[in-house]
Amino acid sequence: DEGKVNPRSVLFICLGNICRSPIAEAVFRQVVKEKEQELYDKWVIDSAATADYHVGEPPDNRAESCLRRHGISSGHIVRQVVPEDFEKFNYILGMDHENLKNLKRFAPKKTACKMELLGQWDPEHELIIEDPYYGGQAGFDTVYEQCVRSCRAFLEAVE
Ligand SMILES: N#Cc1ccccc1-c1cc(NCCCN2CCCCC2)c2ccccc2n1
Repeated sequence: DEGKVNPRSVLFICLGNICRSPIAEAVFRQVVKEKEQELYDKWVIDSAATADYHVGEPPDNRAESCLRRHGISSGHIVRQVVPEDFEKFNYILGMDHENLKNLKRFAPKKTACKMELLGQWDPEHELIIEDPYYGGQAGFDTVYEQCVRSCRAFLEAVE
């Protein structure tokens, strides 16, 4: 029934949905697929922006090239968070505290959705996944490594 949220559903968010959250989404898809194909078919995985700066565009080319270097393609098109997301996703995972603050502006008064930092699952305890927008390729590689560590630990924790 439409009242229950699929426990295997996660929305990754960041400011523009062109750098961090598309990488997190693509990495998590890969992590779930690597674990088990049937499991992948049960998961609902997506990413979105808190801001509307780049709606309708593909991810930043630095994010795309980072993923490609690891054999992963994104295929995502930027969209902004909508109130329905809070009924659809069991988890909405942000990259920094500003993401979570901005996320809450879209949230209905009552929701069971868990709004948390993706980095809370990082075994190396790098809690914040910093915005690499004004930096170079190295910043994107750091985002990628943090996402791999955190997505692996998140899947183990919720499966
Ligand atoms: N804002 C900030 C900020 C602060 C610190 C570090 C990075 C950023 C930063 C800046 C961006 N676009 C430039 C400003 C956009 N304009 C702001 C005023 C309204 C019209 C649009 C980003 C775009 C996509 C993804 C991440 C971004 N991150």
